[in-house]
Amino acid sequence: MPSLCCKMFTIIEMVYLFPRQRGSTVHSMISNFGTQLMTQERRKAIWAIYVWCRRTDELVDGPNASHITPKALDRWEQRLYDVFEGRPYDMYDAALSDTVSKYPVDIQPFKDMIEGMRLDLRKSRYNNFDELYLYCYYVAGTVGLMSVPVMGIAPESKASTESVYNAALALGIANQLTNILRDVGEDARRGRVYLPQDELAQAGLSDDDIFRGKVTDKWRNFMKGQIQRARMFFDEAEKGVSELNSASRWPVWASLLLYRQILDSIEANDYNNFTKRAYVGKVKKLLSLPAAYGRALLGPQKLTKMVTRSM
Ligand SMILES: CC(C)=CCC/C(C)=C/CC/C(C)=C/CC/C(C)=C/COP(=O)(O)OP(=O)(O)O
Repeated sequence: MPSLCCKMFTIIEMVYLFPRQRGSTVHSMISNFGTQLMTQERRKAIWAIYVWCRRTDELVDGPNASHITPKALDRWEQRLYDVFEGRPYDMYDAALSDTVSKYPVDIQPFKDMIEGMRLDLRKSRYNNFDELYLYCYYVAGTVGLMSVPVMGIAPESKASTESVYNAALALGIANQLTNILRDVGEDARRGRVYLPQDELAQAGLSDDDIFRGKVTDKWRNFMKGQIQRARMFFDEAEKGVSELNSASRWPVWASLLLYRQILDSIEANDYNNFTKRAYVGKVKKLLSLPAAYGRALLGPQKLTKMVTRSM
């Protein structure tokens, strides 16, 4: 499966490298000193969660992946229960135990991510988008759900908790769909097709076309639809970012803007995701940062005002 690791670290890097960018004035820096301390704690908590996700992912995608059995995943799940009950096995587990004791993090998305790894061991085709969506939820939507209790919802937010979780889920799904579209060729070389089989058939395509890896008009049209759907999930996610605590908005915007540009890059490669890897260049990446920062300044209230004004 497309690995979760690097993306995780993009977010961790954002959280770690730019931790002090949130307060725009000296006044707010001082008045938010308490939040600043809390933010430091939040960063550690997010790190602990992402390290766990990375280790989980490595079970099926890392160097020992070929030896991984469903039994090993059962043991990993048992270890997860121990972490949540305050009985960590090692120091990374201890960091997660500490996190779940401090934040209202639910165990369910963690269990679901392990379920996603089980699914990945036994399944290499997805009949329709419902099946693919479920897979994306397991391996990426879960990360969004794990993150919200730590990132926190802005105290001034009027949005329902449910809508913020929905947006977080949508961001995980959008990222994973993007990842899948970027890695079609790479996955095919491992005998895997993470695309809805019924939609491929409707477009007059089959697995063989993917293994052949020729960019045809049929393929371009199919890809246009897939990209459009991934963008819809990014749009859904956008609605929730402004509702997050101010310190969390900036890294989330940055990762959203950066990852969404991979879709543009697939288009720029004329939909050749068989042999060309879509990526976002350094300049574009750098340009995304001020854009992300600007958006992060817009908190929930300002956004409400903007919406009211435009109506
Ligand atoms: C939007 C709101 C309200 C909250 C944010 C909630 C969050 C943090 C959601 C993001 C979830 C996330 C990080 C999912 C990971 C999904 C993913 C596809 C990772 C891909 O990882 P790699 O394949 O390693 O990526 P690269 O190879 O591109 O680096």
